[in-house]
Amino acid sequence: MTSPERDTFGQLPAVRLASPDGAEAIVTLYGAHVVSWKGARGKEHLFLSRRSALDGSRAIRGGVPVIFPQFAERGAGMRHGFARVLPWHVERSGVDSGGAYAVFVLDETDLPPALASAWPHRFALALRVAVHGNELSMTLEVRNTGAAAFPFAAALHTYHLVDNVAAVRIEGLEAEPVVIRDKLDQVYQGIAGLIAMQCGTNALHHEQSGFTDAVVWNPGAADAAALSDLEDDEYRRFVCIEPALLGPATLEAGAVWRGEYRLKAA
Ligand SMILES: O=P(O)(O)OC[C@H]1O[C@@H](O)[C@H](O)[C@@H](O)[C@@H]1O
Repeated sequence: MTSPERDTFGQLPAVRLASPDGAEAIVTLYGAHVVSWKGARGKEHLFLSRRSALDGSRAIRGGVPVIFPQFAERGAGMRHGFARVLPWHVERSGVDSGGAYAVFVLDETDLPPALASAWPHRFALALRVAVHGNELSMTLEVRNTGAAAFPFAAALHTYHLVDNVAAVRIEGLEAEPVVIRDKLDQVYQGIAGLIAMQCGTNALHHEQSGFTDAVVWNPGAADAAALSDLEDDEYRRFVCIEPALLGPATLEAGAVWRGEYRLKAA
């Protein structure tokens, strides 16, 4: 299999990217959500909750949710925005020197009326996902296709699969490595763009540009127990490290913002 194929994941239409070197990703059209990424050696790198909805009734718990136009509850709109709960379209896909890729798009015509009136802006989102070797790369483009500026925030809310969250060390955010003792929900603003995550013998390199911030989240035992789409013990198996533009940033009429993100498993 050398080119992206239509597939399903749970009950959701999905695209499977398969690079000639063996790297793979599965992306549901619902949310343009990367739900699985395997490097060329076949190892899964993303966490997905055993209790996640996979039928389009609510956001997927795991993988890489696309957050737009609002981060968490920092605004009057839907928590973490609407991009993660709407069906996107595949604009193009293929195999190039960088591996297998697909581009997913969403614009204001995809919004149901209630959302369109709550967020009345003309916009075009494009998310390019590519896999190659032991790398996953994602580029999120936000275009203002209207006549007036709009505010927005964006993030790629990556759930990294780990053996044990207590053994995770994250470098590149603070002077000392970040460790997760219990619950952690921390914003790091104006970071340099290079982050390294280590858990036991597994290491991952994270590079971002355009995204100026990063968020690290793990709910810990008590908050995990309150999440209906997460098994009680699953909080031990992931850490979210999220390239983010928390702003909110202002995008002028006709302007484009681009956030680039690359993960490399060592
Ligand atoms: O449950 P949700 O909406 O997917 O959000 C999960 C978490 O996402 C993180 O990005 C936020 O910083 C947390 O505050 C939030 O709890």
